[in-house]
Amino acid sequence: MSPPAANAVRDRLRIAIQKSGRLGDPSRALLTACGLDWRESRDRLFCYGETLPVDLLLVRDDDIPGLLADGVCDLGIVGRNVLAEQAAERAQAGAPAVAAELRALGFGGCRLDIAVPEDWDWQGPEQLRGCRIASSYPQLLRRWLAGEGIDAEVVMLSGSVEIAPRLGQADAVCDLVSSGATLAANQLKPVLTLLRSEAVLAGPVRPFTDARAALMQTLLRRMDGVMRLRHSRLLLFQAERGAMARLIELLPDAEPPTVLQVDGADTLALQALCHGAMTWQRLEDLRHAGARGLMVLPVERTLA
Ligand SMILES: Nc1ncnc2c1ncn2[C@@H]1O[C@H](COP(=O)(O)OP(=O)(O)OP(=O)(O)O)[C@@H](O)[C@H]1O
Ligand SMILES: O=P(O)(O)OC[C@H]1O[C@H](OP(=O)(O)OP(=O)(O)O)[C@H](O)[C@@H]1O
Ligand SMILES: [Mg+2]
Repeated sequence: MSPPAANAVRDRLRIAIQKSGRLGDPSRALLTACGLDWRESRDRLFCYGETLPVDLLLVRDDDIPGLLADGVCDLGIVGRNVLAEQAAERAQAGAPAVAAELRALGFGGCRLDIAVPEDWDWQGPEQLRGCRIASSYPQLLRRWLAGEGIDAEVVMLSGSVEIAPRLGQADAVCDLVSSGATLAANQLKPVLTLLRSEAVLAGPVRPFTDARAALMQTLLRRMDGVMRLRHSRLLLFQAERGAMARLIELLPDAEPPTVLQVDGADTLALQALCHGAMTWQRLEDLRHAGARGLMVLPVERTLA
């Protein structure tokens, strides 16, 4: 691995992803679906790209915006919450933005919420005036408070934020929520959402001018193809000619289907790419309307 160099001209692309944790596996799965694979290094912190000159850096998620800022990596997969917090920190310090959200990736969904003790009679943000609010996202919280014109104290905690009210360290919290189980376990209730987050592909604000430009376009094109088909399935079935129009009505999420004649005149076979969830209920509805030999096939990739 060559030494880090901001603004260096490079002919390989470097992508940082979370080494472990919530985003590690889905990030790797997405890149694998885009046709990338790597020769693992022994410590597995740097993986050398084999099929394309695209290398992986495996890091703590909080380090990804800084690695992008320093030019150590070119792209990163990170929660919008982390990207936005560090962007707010740079803005606060008067530093220019260095990383932009290029794509939302559809996994790692969560919210950055303000939560208060369950026994509070919540009337609105004004109630937070003069309160102590514990958070791992001090910049996003301060920016929101300033926007609302609320003077409150921000208590920075790097983890286990939800316990702060019970320990007397804070009156309310501002933390990530997905199922809500952690809030409930700590007798807290969510009252406001500051940010809706998911994993995003972060990259440079200005386009590359070297070989990385074409590599990034290739990767983005493949990623768009993978994401477009993420919930898509190929549906196959046969039906009598007279039932086909009604069956097609049941597929509003399908691309224009291919319909072929199977034998003689009356049996037709349909093949359609459907973009909505192909649930058991939908299959049963199709069967009820005359479809036979129903098959649902995964779709791996597409190239427009
Ligand atoms: N319930 C959740 N709690 C926290 N983060 C979530 C949740 N659901 C999704 N996420 C997303 O997953 C990201 C990574 O969360 P994780 O808990 O793995 O981070 P971490 O403990 O900071 O990991 P690391 O060791 O890499 O620093 C979060 O920044 C957020 O974008
Ligand atoms: O709404 P829920 O599904 O309960 O998830 C939310 C919790 O998950 C995260 O914590 P994590 O488990 O990563 O531990 P942490 O305290 O180390 O951040 C987050 O900080 C919340 O505490
Ligand atoms: Mg982290």
